[in-house]
Amino acid sequence: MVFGNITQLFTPNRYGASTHPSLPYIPTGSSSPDVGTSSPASFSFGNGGRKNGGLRHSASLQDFSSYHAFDPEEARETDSSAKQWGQNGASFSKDKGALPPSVPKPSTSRRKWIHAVMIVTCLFLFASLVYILGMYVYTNWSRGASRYYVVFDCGSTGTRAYVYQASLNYKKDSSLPIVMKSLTEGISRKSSGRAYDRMETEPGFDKLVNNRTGLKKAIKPLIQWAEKQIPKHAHRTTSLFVYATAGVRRLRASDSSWLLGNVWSILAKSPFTCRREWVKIISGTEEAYFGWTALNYQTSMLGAVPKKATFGALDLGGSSLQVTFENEERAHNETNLDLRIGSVNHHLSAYSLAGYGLNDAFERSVVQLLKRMPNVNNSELKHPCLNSGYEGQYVCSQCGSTVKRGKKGKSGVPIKLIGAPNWGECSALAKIAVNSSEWSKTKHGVDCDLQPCALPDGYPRPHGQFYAVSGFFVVYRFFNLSAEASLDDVLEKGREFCEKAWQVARTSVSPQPFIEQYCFRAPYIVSLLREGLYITDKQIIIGSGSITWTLGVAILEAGKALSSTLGLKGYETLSMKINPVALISVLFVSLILLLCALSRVGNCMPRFFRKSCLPLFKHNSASASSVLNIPSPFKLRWSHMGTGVKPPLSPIARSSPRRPFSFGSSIQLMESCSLYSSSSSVMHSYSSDSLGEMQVDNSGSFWSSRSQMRLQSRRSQSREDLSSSLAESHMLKM
Ligand SMILES: Nc1nc2c(ncn2[C@@H]2O[C@H](COP(=O)(O)OP(=O)(O)OP(=O)(O)O)[C@@H](O)[C@H]2O)c(=O)[nH]1
Ligand SMILES: [Ca+2]
Repeated sequence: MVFGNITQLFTPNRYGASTHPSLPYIPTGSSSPDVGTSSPASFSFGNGGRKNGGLRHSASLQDFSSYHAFDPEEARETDSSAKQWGQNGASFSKDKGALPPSVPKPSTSRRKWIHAVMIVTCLFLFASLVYILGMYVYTNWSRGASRYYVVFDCGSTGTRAYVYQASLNYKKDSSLPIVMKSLTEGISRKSSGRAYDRMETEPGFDKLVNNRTGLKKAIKPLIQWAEKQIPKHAHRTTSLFVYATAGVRRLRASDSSWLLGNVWSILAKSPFTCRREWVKIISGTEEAYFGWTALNYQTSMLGAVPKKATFGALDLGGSSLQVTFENEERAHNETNLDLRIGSVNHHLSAYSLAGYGLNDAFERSVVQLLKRMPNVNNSELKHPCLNSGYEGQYVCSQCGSTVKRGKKGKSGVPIKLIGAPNWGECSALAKIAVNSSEWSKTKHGVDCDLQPCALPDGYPRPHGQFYAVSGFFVVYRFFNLSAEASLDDVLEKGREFCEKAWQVARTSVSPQPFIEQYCFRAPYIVSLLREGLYITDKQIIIGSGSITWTLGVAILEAGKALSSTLGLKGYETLSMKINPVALISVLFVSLILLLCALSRVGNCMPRFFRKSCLPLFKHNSASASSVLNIPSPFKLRWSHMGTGVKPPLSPIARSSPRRPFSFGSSIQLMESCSLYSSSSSVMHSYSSDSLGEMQVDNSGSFWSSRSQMRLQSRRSQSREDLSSSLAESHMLKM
């Protein structure tokens, strides 16, 4: 009943005579079969009805030859009789011209607006349903699917390959549902001294300018190793990112362009998917927040709901230092960075301090010493941070301005370093290496005892808890210190190491690069943290070598690739979470409701929308003339009505004398599913007198006419009679 009422809300016109050409014929003075109705006022068959209740005559099924086009004028004429009919009470008599009462006609344009809105709403609902369904299926499908990412870290001391396998795993706490696994199968640890378990080739790209062969040797082993980590079928869908950091960042543009161009051409043969824009130099800020993302992912702080306090990241490389931390105070410079993970916003301060990497800092100490000894003969230099007995060739790339350039093409100045250990002088030299005003051209006279002397003007001071990774980890590991050791422990270890003769010091640790520099590195990292950044021991947690910014690249790329599904899973509206299944069900039910309503509105639909699945009349007896072989009572093609009169949409007798339903006919009435819906077919079933009175619900509601449908099916036999007698009557006429 409710349903019927809803759809009837959309019935634009239950009584209004429409001028629509395909509407039923309402001949004047026609008679119509009896049907009991309780109230004349609401007489309707829900047929998108006609002013004169077109279908009320349809049941007479009398001689068709007297039908003519429905004429609105006539309808009006009969309107008065309709009123009269209404006064005659509810019975559905066959009185001439008996018409149901007319009601004011809604305007045609309003009707058209209603059904246009209905159609648009239906289309929108349908599109939303398809989208939500599609995303839901994709979400579930992609949950099990893995994607692979290969990230090259082209650092100043080496090029490394990292392979990650990303998959989705939605968690109840709605934290980041991305599961990232680092694949490290078959990595040959070069020596126990190595701080990192990673697939690496040395030296870094910045030492291979104009050396294509060297580049190929740096790249090909990494590609071959990565291929073995990933199933062959997934190679084509694996994304390869080649990001260079400080070492390449500080090169001249011509050199860095040469490097990236050649790397791209070498990678063209790789089985992975790589785009030209994925072979690039990343900025220090990008490197910083990739590292922060990796760190907070591994410590499960990233995208946590409710939001958790994240860790700051200190990533000390060979050439640069990245500093990243959450900072609600908005510094007014390029160090601000906003990151949104899931529904969590992070306001970051992220910056990279060039030249503060371990290798560059040592070089700065050399430069500083050279400045103090202008007449360096044979380019020999004593260094207070080198063990006694140490002698070694050193190529100083930053010494160009101080000493004559090296051999043509060789970048940097070769210098012979000689160990002259002095712990005090070494610590002071380390502090100078930290104080940028001592060596940078942009800053002068900063006192490290008064302010963080590693930071450029305006850069926000680091605050909060920090993980110190990469180079910090490397130094702790070299001195065999645990992560809990203090910075003073580092200084103690460093001093002990410096006091050893080189031959002793060198063999006291596993073979590894840069052993001679650790006497300098100890006081350097302590001074960098305490005077350069003003970070206290309590703020520091020493991280492992596995926390690398490349993990952050894979997480953010996986987030982009899966964001559509993540977005769906975290679907929220009106700040409440909606289960997609519930959403899909609601949409589906709404769509069905609308479609039903639309089907009731259909009579205003453009002609090509309407289907003529209206009751079909088919002549059953062989003798009947073709005139009875008619496609449908509402779109009839009457061959003998050559008068241009349109076929009646309902077989309503025109001023034909009243006739009992005595003439059976072989016209077979088939189901109606149209706008005229069941009531029209119900009315047609009045064709036989055995039908007698038909109680039609006076509200003309959808449900009541359905109940009549059952009545119809019990009387199908009478139609046979009706159709055969009708045929006879025609035959007689002709
Ligand atoms: N390349 C490399 N360096 C190592 C290794 N083990 C310890 N180290 C030391 O760690 C320092 C470099 O750390 P990385 O983080 O790899 O520096 P990088 O990425 O090459 O340098 P940036 O381009 O500034 O990031 C070097 O100065 C080495 O002394 C290793 O296995 N490989
Ligand atoms: Ca690095």
